[in-house]
Amino acid sequence: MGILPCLALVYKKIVPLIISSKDNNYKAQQQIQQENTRMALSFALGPYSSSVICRTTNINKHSHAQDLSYIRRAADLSDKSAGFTSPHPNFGCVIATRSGEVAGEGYLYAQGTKPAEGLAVEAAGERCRGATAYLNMEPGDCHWDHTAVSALVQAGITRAVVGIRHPLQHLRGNAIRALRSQGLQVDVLGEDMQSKIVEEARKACLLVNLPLIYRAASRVPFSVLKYAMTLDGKIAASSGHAAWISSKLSRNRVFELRGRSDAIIVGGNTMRRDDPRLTARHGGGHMPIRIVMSQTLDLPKEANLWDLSEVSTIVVTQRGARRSFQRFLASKGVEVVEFDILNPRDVMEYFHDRGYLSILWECGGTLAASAISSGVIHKVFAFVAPKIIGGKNAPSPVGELGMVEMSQALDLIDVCFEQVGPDMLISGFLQPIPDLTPTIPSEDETFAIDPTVIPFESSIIFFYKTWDPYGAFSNFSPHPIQMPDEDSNYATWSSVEHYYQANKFLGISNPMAQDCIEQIKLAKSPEEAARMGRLTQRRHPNLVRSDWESVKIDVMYRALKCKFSIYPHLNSMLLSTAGSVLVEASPHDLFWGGGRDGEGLNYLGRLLMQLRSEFLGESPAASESTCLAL
Ligand SMILES: NC(=O)C1=CN([C@@H]2O[C@H](COP(=O)(O)OP(=O)(O)OC[C@H]3O[C@@H](n4cnc5c(N)ncnc54)[C@H](OP(=O)(O)O)[C@@H]3O)[C@@H](O)[C@H]2O)C=CC1
Ligand SMILES: Nc1c(N[C@@H]2O[C@H](COP(=O)(O)O)[C@@H](O)[C@H]2O)[nH]c(=O)[nH]c1=O
Repeated sequence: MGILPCLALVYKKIVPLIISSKDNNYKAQQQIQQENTRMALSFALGPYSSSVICRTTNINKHSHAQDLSYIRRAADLSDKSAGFTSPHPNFGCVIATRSGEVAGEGYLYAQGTKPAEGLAVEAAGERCRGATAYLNMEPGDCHWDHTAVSALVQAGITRAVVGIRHPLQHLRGNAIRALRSQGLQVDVLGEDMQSKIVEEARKACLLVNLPLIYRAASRVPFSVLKYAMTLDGKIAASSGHAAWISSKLSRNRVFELRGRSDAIIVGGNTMRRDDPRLTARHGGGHMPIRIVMSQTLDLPKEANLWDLSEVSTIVVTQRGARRSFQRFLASKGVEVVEFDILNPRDVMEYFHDRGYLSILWECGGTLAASAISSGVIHKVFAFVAPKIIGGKNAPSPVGELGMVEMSQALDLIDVCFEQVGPDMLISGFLQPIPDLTPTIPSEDETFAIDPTVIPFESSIIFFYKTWDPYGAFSNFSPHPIQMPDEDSNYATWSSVEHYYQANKFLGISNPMAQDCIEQIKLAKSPEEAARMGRLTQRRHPNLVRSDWESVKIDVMYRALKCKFSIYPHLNSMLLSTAGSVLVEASPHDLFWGGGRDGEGLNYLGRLLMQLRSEFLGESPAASESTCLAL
């Protein structure tokens, strides 16, 4: 998915408004405020534009604008529970009758409460019959109880418009498939409806669930670095005094940001210097946990953060640091977590595993630099106050990053400018919004290999180690095959891997190559065969046949074809996966495997799908079987 740079929109929409604020026109001021609030809520939604491509037949241009306005409405609704649903997504649902009237609405309030779809259906009652449901995001059927899907189906909804597919891979596509199988027409933005304005509405849906999307892709909580600085780039005076740089209005915005986060994090120094409270004080709402990162644990005994009457505090530190102080903290009820090496990535991975969805970093420049360097910061909110404090040693928002040339500077993506009282809030992403299209490479391509696979709709079966549920698909599985050699004499190979590795050295006249083939054939395990083959290839590249790169896929194909032809139970297992994408989940092998994040080419999975398709008679055989039954 391409990211629409909001900078252009910003210049078009915000700058003229800011200029108009210079005169005393009250209406213009109000307009600015309304526009800025809207911008704040929706971050970067652009104006509607014209050309529209609909892949579905019965959506016309007229209803299209209505579809998009209701999907945005569903996104806005879903955002009402930001902070409360964590770590679950924000879900909103709008039900509109055939004549285009809103019949019911709902949003998921918190984990375990009634789904948005259920609430909307209840509100709409009988008016659901033949109506369209607008969902900012595909429901996630975590417990396999189909609650959201059943609510829509039983109420008589006939069409659903979905903003984005579920960000979690194991849930992605399930509800859409279930709705379609129940006869509903499901239109997914960006797939069944495409245009610039569809992309903008889709982006609104992405934005309300950004924390989940980033968390799913990066395996750390969505992390936002927020700071307030003077116009001359200082976050405190040289003395360390920092209260206050930004205006009250800006600080109220910070309370809102805190209310959307699971935790606020500061470094030991900010705690020592500011004695912060780090609470969300915007009137009700969610209260985030406070986290202090301190290596030395040289922290004061009297501190606001040790007052747990409103919310708890966690101190993360270096293993073994100041045991007596740790005991003191424990006596106060403060949780202490020790790390072998205290660094932002390990800390973030730890909080990810504890289920945290989003974290607001309100630290000084020292920890901010360390967090940016470790790649855990996704977004930046910088409040710039029109003040100058000066001071050679006054701290700045980001410490040492080790960069020496301006060309190394990190460019923010999707930058937004917003005036908050006298201050300017500049926000932008340090990392692009992760793509929600399937992570397995080229699913369209997979469809070409195996027509039983439907792009976007297919479930994914991962296999890797032979003891895994589909481990027999691995070329390391202990299933001997008989394959012909150059003289058409059949030889037995203990596994596909044995045969594959030995083929690297086939046809080379050097006796070392012949010897290597024999050794691989005798290898006691597929792992040993792989080790021998790889080592010889690395140490003696001259022993590898010159055409290896161009024939290796065919070598593997023939070996797999033999394996899945001669073992009926393996053949049945392969055929039982029809319709699913097969992926070798190797995190290391980016050619045969799918890689850690779906970046691998997955050739082993592709060959298996190709074979499956051939066995099912869906595709012609790439080559005749040359193996012998054992
Ligand atoms: N205007 C604003 O928005 C803000 C201003 N400030 C101001 O900034 C100043 C403090 O800045 P700064 O000293 O940079 O404070 P930090 O919040 O960055 O704290 C730095 C401390 O974090 C701890 N730490 C733990 N792990 C790491 C790590 N891996 N890398 C780096 N630090 C780690 C250490 O604590 P320890 O020494 O305990 O081991 C370190 O000394 C104060 O004057 C404060 O008022 C602070 C926040 C926001
Ligand atoms: N000085 C400064 C900020 N500083 C941040 O706010 C923390 C204090 O929070 P609290 O004790 O809850 O009010 C402080 O430790 C630091 O992290 N924030 C801002 O929005 N604007 C400002 O000018």
